[in-house]
Amino acid sequence: MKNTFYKYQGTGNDFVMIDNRNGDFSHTDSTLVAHLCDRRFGIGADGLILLENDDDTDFRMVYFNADGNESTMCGNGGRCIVAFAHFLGIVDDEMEFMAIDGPHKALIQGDMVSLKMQDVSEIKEKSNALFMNTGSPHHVQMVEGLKLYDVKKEGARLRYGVYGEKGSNINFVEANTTNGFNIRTYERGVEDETLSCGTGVTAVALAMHHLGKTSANQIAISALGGNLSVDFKYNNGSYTDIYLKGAAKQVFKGEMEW
Ligand SMILES: N[C@@H](CCC[C@H](N)C(=O)O)C(=O)O
Repeated sequence: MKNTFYKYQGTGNDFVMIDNRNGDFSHTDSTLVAHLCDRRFGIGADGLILLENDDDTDFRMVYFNADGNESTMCGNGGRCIVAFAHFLGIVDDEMEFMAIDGPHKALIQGDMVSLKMQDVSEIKEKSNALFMNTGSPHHVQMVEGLKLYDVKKEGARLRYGVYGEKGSNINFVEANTTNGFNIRTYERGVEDETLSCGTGVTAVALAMHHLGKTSANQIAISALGGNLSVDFKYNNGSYTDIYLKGAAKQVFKGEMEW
């Protein structure tokens, strides 16, 4: 039987998007999810997202990494599902949806999506890095020569060597000349560098503020796939009202047998 899917991307972090309000797509078929995300034998994506009904909010987001496993929050995927829900006519410009880490408010204006992230009150300081949870776990490390940095090799080494089986996403960052920061991320569950990671961008913005690299509370972050901004309130070690903002776009609609 042919099934309809959509492809979305948020600053180059790409997702297969499926309207699963009828509940037909199983949450436990990791082989199928990995197949659909495969760039040679499937549709190709960093992850797969199901849009489902939710009793308390406008809709529910269920996120799977490209390896087929359901995972924690995806910031770019969250921005993309906002665009998808808007496209389907489920919501107007302002909405609230449920994800694995709790409810998220969001606003869409044209291609631009602003997504409220969960508050962050704990940032762990390591010898040469910070670690925090912005919905997903993130290691943030400043490096020199980010452009030529071996993100895949170093990311994999830290992801397995320091964070064990459960792992972490690994972000490398350096300041740029426009008062912002450049980021490159190794993503857990994709097990490779992706062009952008929304929860990683959020973690980097908070980390740069925490380290005193900037005193701004609106921070521009440049990923390989495009630009994002993060704004927040800071009070006594806690970050609240965190918004991740950037473009989210539909790439194509397709049909496939599965
Ligand atoms: N692409 C993401 C993060 C997705 C989750 C991550 N791979 C994990 O399993 O922790 C984003 O945009 O936040």
